[in-house]
Parts: sequence; C-alpha cells; structure tokens
Amino acid sequence: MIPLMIDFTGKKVIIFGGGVIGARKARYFAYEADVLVYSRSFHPEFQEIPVRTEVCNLTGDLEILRNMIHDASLVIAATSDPELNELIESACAREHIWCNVAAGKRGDVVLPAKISGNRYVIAVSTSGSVPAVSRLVREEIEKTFPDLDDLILLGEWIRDIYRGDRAGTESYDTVLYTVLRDPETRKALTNGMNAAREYVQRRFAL
Ligand SMILES: C[C@@]1(CC(=O)O)C2=NC(=C\c3[nH]c(c(CCC(=O)O)c3CC(=O)O)Cc3[nH]c(c(CC(=O)O)c3CCC(=O)O)/C=C3\N/C(=C\2)[C@@H](CCC(=O)O)[C@]3(C)CC(=O)O)/[C@H]1CCC(=O)O
Ligand SMILES: NC(=O)c1ccc[n+]([C@@H]2O[C@H](COP(=O)([O-])OP(=O)(O)OC[C@H]3O[C@@H](n4cnc5c(N)ncnc54)[C@H](O)[C@@H]3O)[C@@H](O)[C@H]2O)c1
Repeated sequence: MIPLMIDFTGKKVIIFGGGVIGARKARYFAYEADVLVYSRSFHPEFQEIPVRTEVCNLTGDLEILRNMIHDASLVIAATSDPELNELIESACAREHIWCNVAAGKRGDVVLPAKISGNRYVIAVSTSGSVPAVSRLVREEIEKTFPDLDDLILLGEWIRDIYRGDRAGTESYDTVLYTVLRDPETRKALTNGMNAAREYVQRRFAL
C-alpha cells in the first residue's frame, strides 16, 4: 500500500452504515469533504457530526448501488453485513471509485491513525493488519513531538532569513538541520517562539 495525502475539499464521500464505525469514519472526513451517509438506523453520535444522512434499506441490488455512488470520490462500506459491504466494494470496482471496507473483503483504501496540526499531517498504518499498533505508534509520536507546529514555524522563519539579505556565516542547510536536531531548540521552544528565535540567533549569529 502507498500513502497519499488527499485534499478532499469539494469531494463527495459516501458512507454506508450509520453505526459506531460509520460515525467514526464520518468524523474522519466531515470537516473537509462533502459526506453523505446511507443507513437504515443512525447512532446518536451522528447528531454532533456535520454530515448529511439519508435513511434507506439497502437490498444489495448492484445497479441501485452503482447509481448511488456514481459521483463519489471515495466510498466506505461500514454496514454490519459483510456480504453487503462486499457488494458495495464490487459496485465501486465497476465504477472505478476508491473503496474502504470496514468488515468483509478488504477494499483498496485503509484509514490510518492520524495526527494533524495547522501545518502537518502524519498517518500511520499497518496496512489493515493490527490497528492497535497504529494507535500505539500515533500515541508515541504525539508524546515525542508535542511542538511540531512550532518547529515548522521556526523552520519557515530560518528559511525567510536566508531568502532575505540577513544571513549568518553558516549555510542554510547547516543551520536548518542543526537547529531541528538540537535538543536545546526544543527546550527553548517550551518558553515560546521568541525564546527559540533568540536561541537560534545567538547560536548562529543570524
Ligand atoms: C487507525 C484507526 C483509524 C480509524 O478507524 O479511526 C483504525 N482502527 C483504529 C483503532 C482500532 N480498531 C480496532 C481496535 C481494537 C484492537 C484490534 O482489534 O486491533 C483498535 C484499537 C483501539 O481502538 O484501541 C478494531 C478493528 N479495526 C479493524 C478491524 C477489522 C480487521 O482487523 O479486520 C478490527 C477488529 C474488529 C473485530 O474483529 O472486532 C480494521 C481497521 N481499522 C483501521 C483503522 C484500519 C486499519 C488501520 C491500520 O492499517 O493499522 C481498518 C482496516 C479499517 C479501515 O480501513 O478503516 C483507529 C486508531 C485510531 C487511533 O489513532 O487511536
Ligand atoms: N473498520 C474498523 O475499524 C472496525 C472496527 C470494529 C468493527 N468493525 C466492523 O464494522 C462493522 C460495523 O460496525 P458497527 O459497530 O458500526 O456496527 P453497527 O451494527 O453498530 O452498525 C451497522 C449499521 O449498518 C446499518 N445497516 C446494516 N445493514 C443495512 C442495510 N441492509 N441497509 C441499510 N443499513 C444497514 C445498520 O442500520 C447500522 O446503522 C461490523 O461488521 C464490525 O465488526 C470494523
């Protein structure tokens, strides 16, 4: 499997199944994509998730399914019926639409454990094998990098200095990589961005 970061703005995601899993998947996409959920019942959590919901009883008719999904960029089969999920997956294959299957034969998309900030997104997957391991790795990354947004901001600041005419004696690459790997930078960041900038300026005479 190959990871991709996709901009879902303006793209349609169709979810079949309104249970706990359907709700988790709906929340994953709700704040970027246009999400529509079909199900005969909906978990109470859906009241707090900004997605469209439509009550329907899916019969497993392939032609009806193909009509329902034709304008979607991604489909998620999250009903409690593995056979129905597999039919949804077949309809997607015929329409050339990416499909994630919550239970049943694996589709061609897996949702990763995700960490994101204003300036980054990190995704972890075991290619569907042991999601609990993905969660463990996510939690470890969160502990190791509580300051990623600030580190990125600091990197942007160093780049801007080198784009202007106020550069120190060391090269841009040397300064950037030394600063990012320096534990003192991270310590200074705990006292705020200004403290970190002062530390970098002092160390590299910028
Ligand atoms: C990452 C995360 C994202 C999300 O969904 O939000 C996610 N599962 C998470 C947690 C989690 N899920 C489960 C447990 C209980 C422990 C366990 O059983 O392992 C835990 C751990 C926990 O909750 O602590 C149960 C489980 N999950 C799947 C199955 C079916 C199977 O394995 O066949 C079963 C067994 C059901 C059963 O038989 O009862 C399947 C999938 N779960 C995936 C994603 C995809 C593969 C991801 C990968 O490649 O690693 C995939 C294939 C579906 C997909 O593509 O969406 C999210 C972590 C969020 C976080 O960061 O905390
Ligand atoms: N992918 C994962 O991360 C993961 C984790 C745990 C479990 N699962 C599996 O995912 C599946 C869904 O789990 P859940 O907890 O959300 O189940 P659930 O029973 O809470 O929800 C299933 C939903 O599908 C709907 N549904 C079922 N058949 C339908 C039909 N014919 N027409 C319309 N709607 C229909 C139900 O109304 C319900 O809203 C289960 O098979 C479960 O084992 C997946």
